[in-house]
Amino acid sequence: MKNVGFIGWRGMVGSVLMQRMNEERDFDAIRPVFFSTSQHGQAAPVVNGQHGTLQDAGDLAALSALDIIITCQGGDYTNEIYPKLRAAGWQGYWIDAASSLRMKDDAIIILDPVNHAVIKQGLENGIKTFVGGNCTVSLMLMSLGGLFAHNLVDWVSVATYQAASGGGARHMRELLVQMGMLHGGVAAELQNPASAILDIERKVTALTRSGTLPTDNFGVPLAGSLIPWIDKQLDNGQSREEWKGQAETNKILNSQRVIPVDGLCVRVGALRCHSQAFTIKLKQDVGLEDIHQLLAAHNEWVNVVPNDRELSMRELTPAAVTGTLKTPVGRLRKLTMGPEYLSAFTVGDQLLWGAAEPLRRMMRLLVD
Ligand SMILES: NC(=O)C1=CN([C@@H]2O[C@H](COP(=O)(O)OP(=O)(O)OC[C@H]3O[C@@H](n4cnc5c(N)ncnc54)[C@H](OP(=O)(O)O)[C@@H]3O)[C@@H](O)[C@H]2O)C=CC1
Ligand SMILES: N[C@@H](CC(=O)OP(=O)(O)O)C(=O)O
Repeated sequence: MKNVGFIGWRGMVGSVLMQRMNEERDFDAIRPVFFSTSQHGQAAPVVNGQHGTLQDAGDLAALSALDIIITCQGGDYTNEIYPKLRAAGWQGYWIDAASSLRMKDDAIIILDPVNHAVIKQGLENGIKTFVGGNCTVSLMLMSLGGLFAHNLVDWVSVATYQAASGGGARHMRELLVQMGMLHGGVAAELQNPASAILDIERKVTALTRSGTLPTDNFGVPLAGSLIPWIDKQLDNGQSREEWKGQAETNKILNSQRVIPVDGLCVRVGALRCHSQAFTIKLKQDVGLEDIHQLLAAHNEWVNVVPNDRELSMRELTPAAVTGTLKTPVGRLRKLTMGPEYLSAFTVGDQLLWGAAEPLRRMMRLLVD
């Protein structure tokens, strides 16, 4: 059995990873060792009845003894520890949720339902570093994989609607506190059906602009609003999140010709599902029925929601998809620009396929 170290297991992404590994009985296949940057010496989580102690996540000797390291601790940890471990000659497999190593030549971005062949080839070539993709990119490819797999995509324009969880646990809390404060400010008026809605709205807007809502994490209020920028600003006017769209998609697919993917990334007040609206330029006019079939056949998690009002409202929303591995795609129709222009809308849980799920599946590829 392989010795597998876990760093970042108690964070938000790490907790989802632990939950999925328990559900799939992944711990039966490995000898887990748990690490912490702040709690070493304390009790490790009990797995299969085994009690252990948390190891020091900065202890290079302890890390070097592992066959596989899975980290959800974040980019700072990766940047500090990974180069030291490799420099010391560690030959194990590094599986990471952070973005730091994604674009390195000796790393593969993992999303096995989409790029299983690329991963297999990488393993045969001796690649030892595997990194989960950006959540919007992974979720797009899970939902639209059928079009890419059949080489039908000329280019993609996207507008995202990204959940608070993408920023981390504190961002989710901040959004919920903002929501609560806004509601609290007008709770009495809402009880009274006779109160004027524009008076209520004015109070809410005044509170939003008052500077009293907590904004340490998002920088500005998100509740009742949105933020049309995610991640750093690049010199070309893109946000770094927007830049990842094309860079990571093409790396995951190992494209021979770069498929342009660009658009606007927007933070909205959803909790943990990212949604995305696409305009897709197809390479040829493919009938909608064929498109439905290609999409649905690509993997077992995508499902095609017919372009119907009721079904879209019921099945194609964060409320419906959160906490599940489903990656539905709907609102499929040919746009008035011409028969090669397709619209699509996708939803997916960014903590599952967007973060934790590809990591545990990569580990299974290594230990099974
Ligand atoms: N949030 C997301 O959607 C995505 C995140 N990622 C990557 O994963 C990394 C981790 O993200 P995320 O899981 O959101 O980070 P968290 O902030 O939830 O957890 C990170 C670490 O914080 C420490 N920590 C301190 N206090 C607590 C506490 N009260 N509860 C839990 N952990 C605590 C833990 O480390 P310790 O035990 O060592 O103290 C934990 O591993 C990111 O930096 C990013 O690189 C990737 C894809 C998506
Ligand atoms: N940046 C994403 C979360 C994510 O996956 O980020 P990264 O590409 O750094 O792993 C968001 O905020 O919604």
